[in-house]
Amino acid sequence: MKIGYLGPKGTFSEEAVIKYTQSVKNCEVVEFNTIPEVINCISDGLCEEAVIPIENSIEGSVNVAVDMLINDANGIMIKGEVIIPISHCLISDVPVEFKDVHCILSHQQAIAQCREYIFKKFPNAEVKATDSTAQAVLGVKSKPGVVAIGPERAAVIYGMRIIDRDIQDVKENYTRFLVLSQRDGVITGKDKTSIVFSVPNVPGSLYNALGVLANKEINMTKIESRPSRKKLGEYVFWVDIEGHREDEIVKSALEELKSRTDFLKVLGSYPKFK
Ligand SMILES: O=C(O)C(=O)C[C@]1(C(=O)O)C=C[C@@H](O)C=C1
Repeated sequence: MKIGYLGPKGTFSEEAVIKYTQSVKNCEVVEFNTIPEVINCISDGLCEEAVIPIENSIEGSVNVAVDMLINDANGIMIKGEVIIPISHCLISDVPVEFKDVHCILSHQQAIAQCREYIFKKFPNAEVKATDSTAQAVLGVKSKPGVVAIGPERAAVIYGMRIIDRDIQDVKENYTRFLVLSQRDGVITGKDKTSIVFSVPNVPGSLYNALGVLANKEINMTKIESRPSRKKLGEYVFWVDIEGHREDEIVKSALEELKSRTDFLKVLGSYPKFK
């Protein structure tokens, strides 16, 4: 089985894929250059599964992943989740003093997680976004004064120097990744279900929809709104709940929700990460 992830080697996504595949037999991992390419690798027939970052404890959602799952990725379901700690390093090819750093490269999520650090230490440096943190580390090769923000593992793999460590704005930093496939997970008894829906633009409609969960005592573990992309001020809600979509109580809640929403999509049920 082939599993797609955001490469090249050394990304945090690779760390997540390594963690996930500890429990998967006979698999081969396949690198892609961008998060959309990773998400599309299943419908493009290149991989059976894919691992993508979805949210971070400092910066919040990885919007490109959230929006593609809401709007584009039909036929793709969530079958698992993986959470890993994220520690960012400042990485350079050659020894460099902070005052000589004029350009910082990294993935935009990593840049956002180190925003205060960058502002404090390098107020005048140019900050450039790359497709991944490992791509940023490759980009500093033979470039004095250009540094990358990324994982220690990437610095080791590509033989670069670590100039500073643990530079994220909040030390305790975690990113949650989703495992995508054509099918979601089977019932394990400790599951979650992700759904997205929109409600009519009338008073009380979100309250009404969430009331279904409250009445059935179904615990909600996440709610997030994203622009509907149709009209300013219109939103789609992403909600994670406890339970599997095949559990009787969740099944009946989803049925009822259908009648209280304009649009409802079940993204999948999967075991909670332990
Ligand atoms: O660039 C990487 O190393 C990634 O795996 C992407 C990504 C992300 O998009 O959230 C993954 C984890 C960290 O939060 C920072 C970057």
